[in-house]
Amino acid sequence: MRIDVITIFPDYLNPLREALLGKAIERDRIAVGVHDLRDWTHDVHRAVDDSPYGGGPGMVMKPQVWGEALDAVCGTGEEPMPRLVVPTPAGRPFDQRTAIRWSAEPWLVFACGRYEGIDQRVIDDAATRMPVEEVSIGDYVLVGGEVAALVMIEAVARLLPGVLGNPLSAEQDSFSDGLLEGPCYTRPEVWRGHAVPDVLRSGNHAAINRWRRDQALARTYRRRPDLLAALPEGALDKADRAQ
Ligand SMILES: N#Cc1c(-c2ccc3ccn(Cc4ccc(CN5CCCCC5)cc4)c3c2)n[nH]c1N
Repeated sequence: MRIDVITIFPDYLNPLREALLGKAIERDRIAVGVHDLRDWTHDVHRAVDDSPYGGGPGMVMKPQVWGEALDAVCGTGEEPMPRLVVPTPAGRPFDQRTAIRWSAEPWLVFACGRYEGIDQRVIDDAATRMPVEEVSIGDYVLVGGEVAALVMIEAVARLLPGVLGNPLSAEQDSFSDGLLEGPCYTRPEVWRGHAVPDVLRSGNHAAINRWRRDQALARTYRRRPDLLAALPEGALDKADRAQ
């Protein structure tokens, strides 16, 4: 997979070069390009924003600069074109299903806005040449799209072959079966008077799996009842329903 990020703060994306993701890039599992939007300005002030039509707070990012940047990074219509991802508080919710869907894409480009956002015509124009998704990582307000891009890139990249040390981990994620995962434990057996649940040391794998499923159901019921309600028909077996 190739991932490009366009931003006025390229250094914000430095964490991509760390740890597992950094190793995946070194091993060419993922190709990452980070581009400074100001490289496509032509004035001495390298201006990327202007006042909003219709008034309102803050500034809006100029369409001309973004248009040239997207043409340069994405191309102008010849195949292959990337999927353009635009983080925005007004976007569709980003979730694990989206991460899984995007992990099958050969090329993603993230357009990271600042100020009050990017002139809408940039997104509308790009959508005439490539698939565009305006997405939000949650119902809270950030200052720009870079942190959201980092979140989404990590969620997608960890699903790619050869990125995670243990591929099973991604398959057993929270949400992979529609539930939150239960608690996890490691040595020592007792720590500050808190003991590891006996079942986890029993060696009885059927009992362990049942206990973990029960813990996941209970935690999901307490913290995210919406996920339980969204489970497909038949997702809960008789033992689950006895919980
Ligand atoms: N993903 C994601 C995000 C973002 C996100 C993503 C990308 C950008 C680019 C710029 N900002 C800042 C900003 C902040 C507030 C507002 C809303 N307006 C405020 C003034 C009155 C009208 C409405 C717009 C733009 C961004 C924020 N925030 N939260 C998420 N989950």
